[in-house]
Amino acid sequence: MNAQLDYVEIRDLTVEFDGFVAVDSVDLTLLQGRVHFLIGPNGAGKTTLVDAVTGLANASGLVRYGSTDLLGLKPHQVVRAGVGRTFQTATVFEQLTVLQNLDIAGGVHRKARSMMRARRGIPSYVEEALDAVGLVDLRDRPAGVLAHGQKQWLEIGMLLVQDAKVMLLDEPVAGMSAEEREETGELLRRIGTERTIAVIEHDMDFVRTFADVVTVMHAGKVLTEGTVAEIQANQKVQEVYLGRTVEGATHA
Ligand SMILES: Nc1ncnc2c1ncn2[C@@H]1O[C@H](COP(=O)(O)OP(=O)(O)OP(=O)(O)O)[C@@H](O)[C@H]1O
Repeated sequence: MNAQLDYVEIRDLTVEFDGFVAVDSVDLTLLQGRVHFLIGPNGAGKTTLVDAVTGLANASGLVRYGSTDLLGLKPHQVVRAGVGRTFQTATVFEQLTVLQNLDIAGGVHRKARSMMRARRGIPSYVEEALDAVGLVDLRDRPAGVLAHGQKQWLEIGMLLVQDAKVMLLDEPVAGMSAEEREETGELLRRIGTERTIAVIEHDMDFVRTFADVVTVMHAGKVLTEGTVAEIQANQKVQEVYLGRTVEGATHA
């Protein structure tokens, strides 16, 4: 099969807040099959970029996915276009079970999917998502009792049942144990083969282990892009991170 690769094309993306340019003429291409990391010091504009792509921040420029320009769409329309995201703080329904959370997330495409329901009552795509994110044994637990890492996996599971072909994840491993981070990285690798995945991350060990490509942002702009090795050897990147360290030390 010669399936055509999916990609998200971002051109000249700019977000301004009352004259402050948080994202400044960013060009970025996210390709299916590569786990793409967005890194950069605090305030670099990473989350704002994802907000702009997902309809949560007004922006100018172009964000094309397939034949759709995502800019100007409402958040729910972006989801319907196949683009999903997670937040730094998990946004699951705490009182509802894992299964109910997944079922609600699946409502986005309910009509098309009701035809595929399994006989036992749990839709096959929900079963697949539970399995993919390793929450089968916890499916009847209220989401509120899940550990932090498990909530992040549930959110990723919710993106799977939404059939998100593009996933934008905001610091998914923050607060996770080393083992949970490893499992999350493996999960991203598995689901990333058929999807377009971009991950905002500060944990450089995680980035080093799981990144296929890294884009470094600084002060709203793309500073550089490359493999982990290229990024680590880049003088400008070292200066940006050194600057932050020195500044942090000064304020400590
Ligand atoms: N709604 C807003 N109104 C005004 N300024 C904002 C708003 N949202 C973000 N900013 C500013 O835009 C800049 C970029 O913020 P953003 O959260 O995108 O950075 P980031 O790279 O994601 O940082 P972090 O790694 O700390 O999450 C920051 O200076 C922030 O204060």
